[in-house]
Amino acid sequence: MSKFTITIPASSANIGPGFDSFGLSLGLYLRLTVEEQDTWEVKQLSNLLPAFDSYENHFIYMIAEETANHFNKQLPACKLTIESSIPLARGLGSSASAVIAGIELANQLSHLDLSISEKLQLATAKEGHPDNVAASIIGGFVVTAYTENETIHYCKLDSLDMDMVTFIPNVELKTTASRNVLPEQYSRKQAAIASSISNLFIAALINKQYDLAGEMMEKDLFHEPYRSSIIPNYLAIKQKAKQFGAYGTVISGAGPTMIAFVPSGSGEQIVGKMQELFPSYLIQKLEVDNDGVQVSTNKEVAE
Ligand SMILES: Nc1ncnc2c1ncn2[C@@H]1O[C@H](COP(=O)(O)OP(=O)(O)OP(=O)(O)O)[C@@H](O)[C@H]1O
Ligand SMILES: N[C@@H](CCO)C(=O)O
Repeated sequence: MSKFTITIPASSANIGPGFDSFGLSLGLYLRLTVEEQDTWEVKQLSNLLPAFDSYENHFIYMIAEETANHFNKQLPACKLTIESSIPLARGLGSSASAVIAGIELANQLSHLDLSISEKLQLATAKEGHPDNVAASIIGGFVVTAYTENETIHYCKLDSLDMDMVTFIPNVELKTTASRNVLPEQYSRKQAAIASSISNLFIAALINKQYDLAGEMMEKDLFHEPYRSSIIPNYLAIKQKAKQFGAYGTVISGAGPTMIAFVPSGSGEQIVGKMQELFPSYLIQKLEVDNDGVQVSTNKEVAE
């Protein structure tokens, strides 16, 4: 009977103007230790994980079972031990990480041999948008283009020479609730302006013109104007972070967390200053995870 570990990073999404398209993989992790055995058993070691009553109702098990069935395969029983440092419903991709956990679990246990593209397709069908899942599968900053019922195209950017600071409030905001405040339609003029901001943001990032990227990041017209009123301290965090040297600060995913891109080497200092002003927040400098989902035998896993 084999034993292995699946590690999935957290993610931020949108990064301002890249609504449902840009994803950034971050160094908080959901980790499953998997031991094949004759019966199912699920053990959770972290208080950040949602409660469950039986393994059949566990979200990760359900995704794994569904994925195996999709390929007409059986899902062998195992003991799952789950740990997580990704807070729930905060805009850091917790649901995307759980979806990927289920898909990768089926991939390993049922020997599906899924490609990155297939994982991305399956995970997007579950999440409804590809941004978080792409980042957590692939790692780094990933740009996706998704037209329903078509292959998802993606491109991973080279490493960003910046620090990332996240501002996590002590309240949840479900993605569904945060999507409900968005308009159904945009005029051609609005869409053209919003796209031009997004285009220039990406061009500036690639050119390492980080001041310009930060300026464009904060000019989103697709979602931030509609969500700003449901994000605690939206303006205050943006303004103070800018004052302390951030290039730009935006809502992380659907919120309520915010994320700042700051000059390389200044992350810790900005964390210190912002923590004094927002003491109820968990403010952290997070590493970008460049590897995405990882599977390793236990010998290879760092304790
Ligand atoms: N590890 C997990 N195991 C089981 N269910 C999970 C897990 N992580 C997240 N979920 C489910 O996903 C819900 C949160 O999803 P939601 O999309 O609202 O927020 P998020 O993914 O954290 O934020 P965002 O999509 O903005 O990044 C949880 O309330 C829970 O139902
Ligand atoms: N693009 C998604 C990310 C959160 O799941 C949104 O903003 O709703």
